[in-house]
Amino acid sequence: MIELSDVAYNYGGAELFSGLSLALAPGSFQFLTGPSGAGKTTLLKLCYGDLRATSGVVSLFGQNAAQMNRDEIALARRRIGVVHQDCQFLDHLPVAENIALPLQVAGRANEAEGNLDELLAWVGLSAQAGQLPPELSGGERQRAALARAVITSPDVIIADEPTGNVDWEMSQRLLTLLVELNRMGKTVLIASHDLNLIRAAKAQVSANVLRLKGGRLQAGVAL
Ligand SMILES: Nc1ncnc2c1ncn2[C@@H]1O[C@H](COP(=O)(O)OP(=O)(O)OP(=O)(O)O)[C@@H](O)[C@H]1O
Repeated sequence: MIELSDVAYNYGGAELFSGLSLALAPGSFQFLTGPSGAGKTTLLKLCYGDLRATSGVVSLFGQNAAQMNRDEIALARRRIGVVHQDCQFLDHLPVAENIALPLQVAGRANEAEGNLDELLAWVGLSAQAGQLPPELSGGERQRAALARAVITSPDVIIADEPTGNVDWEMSQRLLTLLVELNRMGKTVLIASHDLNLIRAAKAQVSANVLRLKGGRLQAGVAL
């Protein structure tokens, strides 16, 4: 679905990583781990077409991202649900409207009615639907961000530290939601520092662990 082949990236200075290859096969569940600053967020951004590789090929659903125009990238992006590290809500809009926003952007606002109630219940936020994002707890924000990422029923879920700043119980709950999505056939890639969470996931799902360190990506990491 998404493939990186011999990819390098730099922000204008020294190379952050190079010779990096990665395939997100349909239905796979993968974790990306590695030290702070190694480039995990950058790698995720390459996977969802937010950044262009300095060299190498990024392929989004069979198309070379470097040869795609803005509209084509936007269309590919609609097949990817992203949970950002900092959630990125519009603070003046109620939680339910924030979650429904991707449907509006995709011109599918008419699908919101049934979907939204179901999704709010799934993430346990039915009672918070009318609240503003700043009124939510950390765990509630993370669950709202996950609901927003999946409302369009994307093929791929990419989550950047989706359990950052929440306690163990809440991170388990978020993990369960991500595992459920994978069981529904979604391809999942999660960047996480939390090795206990990754171990817990491996007990529930066949997950590959990637480690990005010193500009190199190692696959099949044993914990
Ligand atoms: N827009 C940018 N411009 C310049 N440098 C950047 C930019 N974004 C990130 N960097 C640098 O690139 C490196 C990798 O950042 P990135 O956020 O990808 O790492 P990370 O592994 O996700 O870190 P963390 O685990 O702390 O979130 C860091 O040194 C960071 O300062």
